[in-house]
Amino acid sequence: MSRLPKYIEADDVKRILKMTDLIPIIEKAMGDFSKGEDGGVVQPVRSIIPVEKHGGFFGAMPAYSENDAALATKLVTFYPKNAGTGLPTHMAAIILFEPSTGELKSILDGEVITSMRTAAASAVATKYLASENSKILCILGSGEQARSHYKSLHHICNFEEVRVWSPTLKNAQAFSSQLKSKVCETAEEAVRGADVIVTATFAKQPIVEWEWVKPGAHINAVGAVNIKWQELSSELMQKSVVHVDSREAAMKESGDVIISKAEIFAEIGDLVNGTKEAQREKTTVFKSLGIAIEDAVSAKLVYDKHMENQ
Ligand SMILES: NC(=O)c1ccc[n+]([C@@H]2O[C@H](COP(=O)([O-])OP(=O)(O)OC[C@H]3O[C@@H](n4cnc5c(N)ncnc54)[C@H](O)[C@@H]3O)[C@@H](O)[C@H]2O)c1
Ligand SMILES: O=C(O)[C@@H]1CCCCN1
Repeated sequence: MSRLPKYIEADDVKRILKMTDLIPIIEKAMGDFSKGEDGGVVQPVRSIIPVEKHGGFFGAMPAYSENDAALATKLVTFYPKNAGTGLPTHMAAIILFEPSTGELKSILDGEVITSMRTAAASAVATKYLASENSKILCILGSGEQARSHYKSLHHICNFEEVRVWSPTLKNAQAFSSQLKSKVCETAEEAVRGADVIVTATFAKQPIVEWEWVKPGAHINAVGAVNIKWQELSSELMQKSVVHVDSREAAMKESGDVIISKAEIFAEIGDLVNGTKEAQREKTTVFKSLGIAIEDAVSAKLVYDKHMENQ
């Protein structure tokens, strides 16, 4: 290759990427993904390898969307033990190719995209599954995903109250001083009566119980990306209508699904495509794991907008 690829750094991604643009493209990508080959998407379940000696994980996430002309792979590390050290717990780069020629187009920072596209996917799930009159948002966790979910979900519902809980009180207080919300001392206090609940933590054991959850509430469960970890109790998973981003990935990666043996009702893309009906009135869970197609279409969007301004 004769030219160096363009590098798009985090500040530029942050400046270019707007939630209002992202939510619809993630919705379309989730729909295309769930159509399988008919949706023009090729995406294997990602490879995750443990870096056991250092308590970390490394993931490779390739995907191709014919409809969006997006061919990319995300390389991501997640190191829960980085919490509090000044280093992020998730770090990533996205490598974008030109599908018609195979040419390397760009390398993009992947942290901002990971943060925003995950929250955008939850926004799509919430759009289909939360009750129309949702007023109370509960966020468990106060890190990167908690913050991006606060922002994305305000595009879907007119919340009158936001509650935040985190195992370290001062982290919840810092969140609340930046994003208008009420700090709760326990997860139970935050969850009871909430219409929409987000779990965005590194919990390995359940932090939400069925009996705390208001009937008809919608839960976006974003953490516990490991077959041995759970954020939601098995009872909660079994009694809720469970949705995932990818059935195949959930059966391979999600402790919440595998340990509880809960039935998966649908992928969010099935709701987008209208092949499954959204049951808004029931208690619903979106067990999000993150799928590579979300990164590929987000990276393509950022790249195209960046090049328009060159
Ligand atoms: N589904 C997806 O697409 C996707 C994408 C990115 C991250 N994630 C996952 O979302 C979760 C949050 O990621 P993040 O980027 O916000 O991380 P972060 O490090 O910024 O925040 C993690 C939060 O978890 C809390 N926490 C840590 N241990 C806990 C425990 N035992 N019980 C309860 N809370 C605990 C911390 O206090 C902090 O508030 C992680 O599990 C991460 O792997 C999912
Ligand atoms: O989809 C993602 O990008 C992340 C990678 C780390 C684990 C959780 N999911």
